[in-house]
Amino acid sequence: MTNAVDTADVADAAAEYDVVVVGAGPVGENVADRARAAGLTTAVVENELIGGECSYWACMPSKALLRPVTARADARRVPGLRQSVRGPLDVAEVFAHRDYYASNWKDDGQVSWLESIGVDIHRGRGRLAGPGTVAVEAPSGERYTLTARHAVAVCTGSRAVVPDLPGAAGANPWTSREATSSGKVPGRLVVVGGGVVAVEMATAWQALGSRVTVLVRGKGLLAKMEPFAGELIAEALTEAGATVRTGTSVAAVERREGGSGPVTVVLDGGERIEADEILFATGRAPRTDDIGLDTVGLKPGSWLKVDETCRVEGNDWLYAVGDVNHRALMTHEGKYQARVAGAAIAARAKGEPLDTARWGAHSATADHAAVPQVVFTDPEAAAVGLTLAQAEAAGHRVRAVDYDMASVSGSGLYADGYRGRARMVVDLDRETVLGATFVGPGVAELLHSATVAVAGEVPIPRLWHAVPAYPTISEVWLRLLETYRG
Ligand SMILES: Cc1cc2nc3c(=O)[nH]c(=O)nc-3n(C[C@H](O)[C@H](O)[C@H](O)COP(=O)(O)OP(=O)(O)OC[C@H]3O[C@@H](n4cnc5c(N)ncnc54)[C@H](O)[C@@H]3O)c2cc1C
Ligand SMILES: NC(=O)c1ccc[n+]([C@@H]2O[C@H](COP(=O)([O-])OP(=O)(O)OC[C@H]3O[C@@H](n4cnc5c(N)ncnc54)[C@H](O)[C@@H]3O)[C@@H](O)[C@H]2O)c1
Repeated sequence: MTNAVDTADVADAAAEYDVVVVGAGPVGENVADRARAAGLTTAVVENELIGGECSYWACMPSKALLRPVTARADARRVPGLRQSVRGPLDVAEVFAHRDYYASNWKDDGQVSWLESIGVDIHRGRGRLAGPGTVAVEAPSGERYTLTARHAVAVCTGSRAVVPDLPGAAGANPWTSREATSSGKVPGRLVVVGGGVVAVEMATAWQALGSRVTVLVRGKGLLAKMEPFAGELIAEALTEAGATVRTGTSVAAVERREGGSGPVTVVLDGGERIEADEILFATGRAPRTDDIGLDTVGLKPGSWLKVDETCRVEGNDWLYAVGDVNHRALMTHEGKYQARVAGAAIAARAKGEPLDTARWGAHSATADHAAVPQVVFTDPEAAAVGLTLAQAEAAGHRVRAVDYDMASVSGSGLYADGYRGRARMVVDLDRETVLGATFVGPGVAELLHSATVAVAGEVPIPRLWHAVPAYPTISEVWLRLLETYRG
């Protein structure tokens, strides 16, 4: 039996649910899952593909493009193996692998999951139409209304921003969508931006055969992380053949009308760079411009400010979960918020008490204190919690403890000539870890140990008893503790 709702049925019946979720990306799906698990009747409204940006144009395809790149780089650092992996990537096979991980841009698998948990799917654009009400515009143009008895959750995510520069919009530029789904390798690719999308996509396309130029207007890459992360990644990108230019702003973009053929990027000082494609990796905007925010007294196009239960401030029925609330724009963090919001919606619906204390079951505390992020470049960068600069700015009395990851036995075994660095930021008053950053090959899987330490506020004296296995890269923990002890 399918739960996909026939709009004709809905027009006849009053479509009323306990919870209506607008936007069925990873976050909306998980709000729906938690609401259903609590026994609430639930519908999602989705106007594109169930699974959202992450499944089709972000996390999954980008990581599928990057995995062969980092695996090859790792193999090239292992004596006895490196000569077997000297050749180029098999681009056709990489694309096929990427297409598989993007489910060939079909959402049947996600639909089956929602159906299996009893969530109704409404295909179409959802717009708020006053408190507790969502107007749906089906692809056929038919319009109908859904009413939510307890909550509406806006999970409409974000879209890429193309800066308002002369010629940019008309130049048919790549955004994260094209950078993750293109089936053609441009000969020359200019990447504008120095954030996560920029460094991951520069890494992938350089390895796939493009000549990549990264234009960063700031001082370095990955400005939100510890400075050494961007420095090591810039060094590696340069060694891979890419050009990384910092302190460089784009003034205009020129391309023949219709947006085909070579593209010319005009820099602030007048210099012109020619390329085959230009990727704007310049951040995100909330998908809230056309969701009826004005009908409930909110400003269209704004990020939605929420409390710790992800309820929009000033409402008792409206929640905003995932990218759209701008707390931490990552899938795992949005899904965490979905678990918290789903539990809060259920508790409120049943009149049960909420635990909104710090680290309580109904408080998305980790959004402030322990957001983990892995940048899947070569080398990888993995960080959780506060950087030194953020901790100092927040008024903590802290000490940064640094260690050269190359000096860990496990690192040397992992890769010949290992290059990497680790930093632990210690709260000197509480003797706990406020943040940790690791940069180097193979550090992605190290990160959760740090997340447990930060979210668990594990005292440093107890961390000495968390013994890392020998000889793994995780022994960097022991070295950091020894360095801290002095
Ligand atoms: C290139 C790239 C790589 C990334 N890699 C990672 C990664 O490795 N790890 C990670 O954790 N995060 C990653 N992210 C971030 C991640 O993709 C987002 O944080 C995540 O997709 C947010 O999920 P969401 O459900 O909030 O929004 P989205 O995934 O954007 O989903 C929102 C959904 O709402 C639908 N929608 C919008 N408006 C309406 C409407 N009015 N009516 C009906 N439906 C609507 C959309 O069609 C969409 O399906 C990456 C992002 C990019 C751009
Ligand atoms: N592995 C991951 O977890 C992962 C991967 C990709 C994206 N994401 C998430 O997706 C979100 C979007 O990533 P992003 O890289 O697009 O955004 P970002 O905010 O991380 O970086 C945007 C970059 O563009 C620059 N920029 C902004 N406007 C500009 C302009 N007009 N001209 C030149 N440069 C400009 C900024 O200075 C910054 O360097 C991030 O929040 C990120 O966390 C996560």
